[in-house]
Amino acid sequence: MSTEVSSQPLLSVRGLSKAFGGVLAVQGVDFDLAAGEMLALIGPNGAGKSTTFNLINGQLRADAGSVRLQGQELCGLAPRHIWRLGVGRTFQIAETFGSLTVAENVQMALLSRDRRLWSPWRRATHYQRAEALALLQRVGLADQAERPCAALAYGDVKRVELAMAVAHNPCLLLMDEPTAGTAPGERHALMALTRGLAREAGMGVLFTEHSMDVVFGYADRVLVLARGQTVADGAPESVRADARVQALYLGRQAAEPLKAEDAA
Ligand SMILES: Nc1ncnc2c1ncn2[C@@H]1O[C@H](COP(=O)(O)OP(=O)(O)OP(=O)(O)O)[C@@H](O)[C@H]1O
Repeated sequence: MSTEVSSQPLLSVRGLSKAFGGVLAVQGVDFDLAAGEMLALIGPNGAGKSTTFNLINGQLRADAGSVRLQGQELCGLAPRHIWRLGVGRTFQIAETFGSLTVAENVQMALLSRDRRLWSPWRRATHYQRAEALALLQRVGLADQAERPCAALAYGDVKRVELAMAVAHNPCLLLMDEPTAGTAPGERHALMALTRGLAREAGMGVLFTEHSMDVVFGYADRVLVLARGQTVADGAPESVRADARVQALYLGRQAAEPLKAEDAA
């Protein structure tokens, strides 16, 4: 079943702030994210993107502000609790078990979802195999199920990571530079796949990305941070044309358009 981008916010971030000593890493950031929406969080190095992610998933505690998921406050909750509430994450360098097969990796994620990681089911080989294979089918890896993860091309490892991340059916997925280290063809296939999963499941996706062709090709909305503050938040075309964003990226004049291939 396909779900379009909803008009109701799935995630509402208000006044989010975090300082490290004298460094104001995130300062009063506000944004909403709808179910099924792909929101790119971009900005130069040190803009506060990772800090924002870590505040949302509970790895860091906010100094001020609020992060509400479907109305529930996440600030102050432990990362595991936030994960249980439906916030998944993928990493810049994919985190998979290289010595396990592709299917076993997904089965490990299913064990974790079902709180059985430390039970006799710990040997993943036979656990919820049909469900694991269905997830692999969805990410286009059914024919690789029995291969060790370490033998896969990196773009396929990223697909395994995606299958693992959606195994617990998150309503919000945080993706830290999802296409880092992948070839251009793989990059587009991976983002098209992610967008399909987001639309089908009504899953909101917040992703950081340095590749502007990915940002402008796949984001429904773009949020630009600089020095911890919001510079722009809107549809890709309006953000691309925004004079402050132009100035931030390479110091261009507003009349000179930001090109898809520009890197952050
Ligand atoms: N644990 C920390 N201790 C001290 N300062 C930190 C810490 N984490 C981040 N900072 C600082 O906070 C600011 C924002 O950093 P952050 O990593 O969130 O930026 P970013 O946009 O993710 O950058 P990049 O694109 O380089 O990953 C930077 O000035 C950074 O040096």
